[in-house]
Order: sequence, then C-alpha cells, then structure tokens
Amino acid sequence: MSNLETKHLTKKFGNQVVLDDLNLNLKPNTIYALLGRNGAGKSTLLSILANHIFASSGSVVWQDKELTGRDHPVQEFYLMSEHNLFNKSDSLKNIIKKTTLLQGTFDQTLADEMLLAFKLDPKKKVSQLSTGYRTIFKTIVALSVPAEYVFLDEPILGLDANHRVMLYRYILKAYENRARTIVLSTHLVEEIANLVAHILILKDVKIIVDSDVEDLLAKSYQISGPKEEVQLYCQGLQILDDEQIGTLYTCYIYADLPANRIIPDSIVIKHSDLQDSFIKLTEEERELNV
Ligand SMILES: Nc1ncnc2c1ncn2[C@@H]1O[C@H](COP(=O)(O)OP(=O)(O)OP(=O)(O)O)[C@@H](O)[C@H]1O
Repeated sequence: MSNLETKHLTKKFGNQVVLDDLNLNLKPNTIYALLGRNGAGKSTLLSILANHIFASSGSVVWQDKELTGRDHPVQEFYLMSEHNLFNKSDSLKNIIKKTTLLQGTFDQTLADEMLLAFKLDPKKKVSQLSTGYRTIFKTIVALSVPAEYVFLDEPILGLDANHRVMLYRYILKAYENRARTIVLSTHLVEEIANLVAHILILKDVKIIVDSDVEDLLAKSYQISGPKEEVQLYCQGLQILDDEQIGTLYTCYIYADLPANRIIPDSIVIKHSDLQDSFIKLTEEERELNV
C-alpha cells in the first residue's frame, strides 16, 4: 500500500493559475471529501490525479515513482466525472463488459446489487437514462472497478434525496467490502460528514484545510456574547468571521481554545457543524467588526 502524493503541483490554463504548488499526501484506504466553491479547482485536481490531464509543473508520485502519462497505471486509478465518455447508444450491460475488459476485473456482484437497488435495467442504453440515473450508473461502475484510488467528481449531482442516501450507503458498503481510497468532491457538505474520514478544502488555488473530520470539527467554534468580552476572549485566535445580531455578537473561529484562558459566564461557546465551518472557511475575505 502506498500513498499518492503531489509535489509542488501547479496547473495553469493559459495565464490563469488554477492550482498552485499543492503538496498533498493521500493515504491508502481512506475516504476523503474534496470541497471547494464553484471554480475552486476540484475537477482539475482529480483529473490530474487520474492522469486525464497533465499538470503544468510539479508531479504526482506513487510507490516512489513519478507518474507520467505513459507510465500511469490505468487499473489503479479511476475517475468518475461528468466527462465519462460512455457511448450513449451502448447498453449498460455492454459498458460493464467493456469496462471489465479494460480494467482486468470488475465487482459484478456489487454492480448487480446496485443496479437492482436503483431499479436500473442493464439492457437500457445510456441515452435512455435521465441525468441523475447517468450519474448513478457512472458511480456504480466506479465503485466496481478494481482501482486502489477512486475519484468521484460530484457523484450526487442531480440525485434526489432518497437516491443520495442510498448512494452514500453503497459507497460505504463498497469500501467495507474492499478498502481503497475514495476521494469525492461535492457541494453537499453536511451530507458527507459521516461518510468521510478526511477533508480537503481548496480555496484561492491552494489547499487551505487538510484535516481529519474530527480535528476540523474540534477546532471550529462559534463564540457568542457581549462584543467586548467575546473580542477579549478571542484575542490572538484565528477568527474567520464575526456578526452582530442585536446585542449578541458572535465570532467564528478555527483554532484550539486556549487552555489557560478563563471563559466568562456571559459568553457561550458552541461547535460549528461541517457546513458552517466550510462556509466560514471559504467565504470571500471581508472586513471583520473587530
Ligand atoms: N479546459 C479548461 N480550459 C480553461 N479553463 C479551465 C478548463 N478547465 C477548468 N478551467 C478553469 O479552471 C478553474 C477550475 O475549474 P474546475 O472545474 O476544476 O473547478 P471546480 O472546483 O471543479 O468547480 P465546480 O464546483 O463549479 O464544478 C475554473 O476557473 C475553470 O474555468
């Protein structure tokens, strides 16, 4: 088992820098969420990791080897994205057959179970599927290939709430059947809090959070009370945002609470949930009221 690393990975489209000097270390057998606002570079990063596009500079390293176009082990890395070029006039059954040939093996048992659960008829053609069902089918294929690293780019795009819950269960089931690394990008942040172990957040061409979910949540606080006392308590801490509603002033922080600082009775400290933390961490910079 080997980590998948990026070293000083940079991607430019023309003059636009999309990813700048990323040094990532993706552990084997771990479920990651890759988060970021629209245009943050999530799809670009996943496409580079899966060798669908090339970095402008820097490298992707696996098993102590720099992965280059020619040497990229196709069977070990699989990207499911909106660009999966399945032939639209092909039946699902046929696509599974072709994928099995290409990938060497295929978890037909899992695929059959998922096709049945989602009521997808394998005799249907891709062109006969709705947008949501196409996403479901692409994810079924991605979870059934033998890859060690599976990248799911927005696997829940266009899925209704029931199908999203089912899909999360099957992602976990696939992982429990055979551990592998799964990196999934999504905008539905709160829904994946219990599914993933580790969070990566892209903002302004950099990774700004690379943390276990538990650690991220443990450091995300909302501190409320009278303004002066909250400000005094939060001095020196990383403040992401603040707001004043009537007499109640709240600071959103991302930091460990100082062990020796006394918490006045007038202030209340709560943990933020994953969605709130994400929103505060990825908000455009603005002047704080401090
Ligand atoms: N082939 C391309 N040519 C030029 N610019 C591109 C290309 N692909 C992506 N970009 C630009 O790179 C930036 C990052 O795009 P990317 O699709 O990776 O973001 P994302 O985080 O996946 O966004 P979203 O959440 O909206 O899907 C955007 O500004 C996009 O316009």
